[in-house]
Amino acid sequence: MSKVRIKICGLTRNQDVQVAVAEGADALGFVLYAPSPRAVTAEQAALLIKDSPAFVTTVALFVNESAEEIVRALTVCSFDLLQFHGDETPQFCRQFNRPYMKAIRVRSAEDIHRAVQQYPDAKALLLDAYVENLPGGTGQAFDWRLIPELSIPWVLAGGLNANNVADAVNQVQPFAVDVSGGVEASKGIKDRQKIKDFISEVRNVER
Ligand SMILES: O=C(O)c1ccccc1NCC(=O)[C@H](O)[C@H](O)COP(=O)(O)O
Repeated sequence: MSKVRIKICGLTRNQDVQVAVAEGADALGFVLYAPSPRAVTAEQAALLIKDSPAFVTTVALFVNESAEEIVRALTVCSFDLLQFHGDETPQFCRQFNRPYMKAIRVRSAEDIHRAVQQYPDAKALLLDAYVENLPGGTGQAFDWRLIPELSIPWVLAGGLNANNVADAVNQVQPFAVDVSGGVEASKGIKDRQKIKDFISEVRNVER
């Protein structure tokens, strides 16, 4: 099995960034969506990733944000990858000349097929749970059996934790996994041991 990439999302503290990097996370996610309890500003994210090493991808996450604010955020913090969690069109997503992921809140296999057609230039689709009125970070898993064979890279998200991620990787072989709530002590406050356990579970599956 090829290496499954790991994204730790919703980082708000420097100590948690350091743990994620030290444990081998491949990507660090920062929620630039003010209503989220994990929200950080671009200025805060810039400080959090100032010392992160090369070859660890930094991801800025938006929900129906204005293009002007995204451009401003990118002048403040040069994120490697954008992640759109709202109703953003492909035209909107690609205007920033940055690689992007489009998050899809899955209710059916058709949701996924439609997104594959609609976002052909996305670096990956991030398949997440659908929860009414919550764009992401729900802590809820969706029915992984809905996921069809996909020809493009895709990220599994939604309710993952150290207890279920090995099953998830074995069942659906995602390109990457994404976790927020499953490695937290409380919203936005990551738990060192949960991060270690989560990453260890993924790495053990690959052996
Ligand atoms: O994490 C949030 O608070 C959040 C808020 C609004 C939109 C997206 C959000 N998170 C995006 C992510 O990539 C999460 O890691 C993903 O939804 C999985 O979250 P969880 O189910 O808590 O692992």
